[in-house]
Amino acid sequence: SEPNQFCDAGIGYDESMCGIPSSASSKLLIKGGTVVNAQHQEIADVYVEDGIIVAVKPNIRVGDDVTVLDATGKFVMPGGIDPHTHLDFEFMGTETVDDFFSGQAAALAGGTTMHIDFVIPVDGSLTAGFEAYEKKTKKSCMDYGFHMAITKWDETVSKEMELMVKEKGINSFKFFMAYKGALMINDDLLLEGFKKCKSLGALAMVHAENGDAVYEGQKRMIELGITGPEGHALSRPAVLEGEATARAIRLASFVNNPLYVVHVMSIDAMEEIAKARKEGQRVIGEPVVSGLVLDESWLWHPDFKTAARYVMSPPIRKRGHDKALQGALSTGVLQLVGTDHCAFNSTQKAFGIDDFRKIPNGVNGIEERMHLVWNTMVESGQVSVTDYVRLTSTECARIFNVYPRKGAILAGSDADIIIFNPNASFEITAKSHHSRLDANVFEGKKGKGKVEVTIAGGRIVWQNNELKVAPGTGRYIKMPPFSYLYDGIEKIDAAYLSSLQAPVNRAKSAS
Ligand SMILES: NC(=O)NCCC(=O)O
Ligand SMILES: [Zn+2]
Ligand SMILES: [Zn+2]
Repeated sequence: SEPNQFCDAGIGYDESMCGIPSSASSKLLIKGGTVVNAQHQEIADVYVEDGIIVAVKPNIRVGDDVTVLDATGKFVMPGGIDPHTHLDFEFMGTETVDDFFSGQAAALAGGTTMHIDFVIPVDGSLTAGFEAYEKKTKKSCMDYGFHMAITKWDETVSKEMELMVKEKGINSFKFFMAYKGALMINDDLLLEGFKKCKSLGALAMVHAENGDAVYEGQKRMIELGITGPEGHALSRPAVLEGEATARAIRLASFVNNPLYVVHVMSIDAMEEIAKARKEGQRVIGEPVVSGLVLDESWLWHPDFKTAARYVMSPPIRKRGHDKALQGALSTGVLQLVGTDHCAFNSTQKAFGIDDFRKIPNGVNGIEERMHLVWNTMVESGQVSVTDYVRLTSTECARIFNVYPRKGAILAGSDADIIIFNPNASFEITAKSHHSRLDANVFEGKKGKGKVEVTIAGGRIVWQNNELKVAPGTGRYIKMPPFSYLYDGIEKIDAAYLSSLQAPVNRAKSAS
């Protein structure tokens, strides 16, 4: 038979399961489901035309030209938004196996309809990095946005940040406090970067680990003859994550700009965030699904191939950190869940067979996040269904300033929707996943709840366990600066300035 032009031969699923996605101009009616937004849930129909939600209300009547999906007894929720992914990422001497087609196809099969990936500058150049990622994303089959890493500092970078925000639709910049000799920056750059972010209304993000101390810890392990994956955990303990988180928080407070801490993996980091938030500081904490449901014991597995799969940074921590992060998510200390999907297969992980420092860092999650968060947080009773929507979609849209276009089932929002059956079940296996990875760190995990239908931009892309995706159908979503996190910042600045001025004035008038 004719090869299916809409399937990528390299992708890890049967080509016969792919098809042509239904046209974006088709009309859809989702009938009788419980529509869930972050604030409210109600039984209603959802009517979609040309990729946009047109109406949300009970008993919508339509003509014969409309595709009707029955959602009785099921939840109709905004598609997931993953705030943290690395597709087609060149890192540690290799490149992730998932690109902007296979990674997104996997995401859609798991109910995620938008993700935000990290553009890495080329030799420090933001413009060159942006252009490189524009090429990588040509094959996209779902909507995506960009954060951008800042890896060096000079006048050109400062001007390029302005260009990225004002013209290219980027409203967040990531600073790596780890990966010494590669992506890592120092406190001097962190301060300059924070100040620039603030002037642009962009969100500063940090990978918070003390990179100098990690480097020292790694040397120690090698000197002790500890070369296996357990050395990864031993060389970068939670205290180094806590220290860097605290430092970034204090520097952000000094500049008075909002801060986003990516992949919060430890109690140590989480408690720093809790403390700062209690004092009124605007700090967002993002746990990732691997940190919420896995523990460090995998890194001690006697089989290198198995253990190496779990190497990511900061490391997956000892049992107890996972539960504490779940608790922090349920009580509002942490605000949204990402994945840090960064897929390296067994051959790539084997680069570090004799030295854990050479194991490419990263685990999967883009396809599994929605199911695992449901099972871990909702099925266990820790959060409500509306909270689930907030944690997996709405809060991300708000933080990155694309709400309510994204993250909501409202008239006028993009038709990025999932139909979720709370009475069905899921099971994760590398055999059935859609990533190009040859293994899955969540292998064998099963639970209740299943994404039965994914609609992205008005197209049914996942139904009856079949993907219908086409390269080139995903859109770049520009994200404007000055999200709600910036509301009132200037008033706090003014109060701070007058608090500095007052004692100076008093001293002057007393003299
Ligand atoms: N996290 C990880 O191990 N790999 C991806 C790069 C990063 O986010 O630090
Ligand atoms: Zn990171
Ligand atoms: Zn990452």
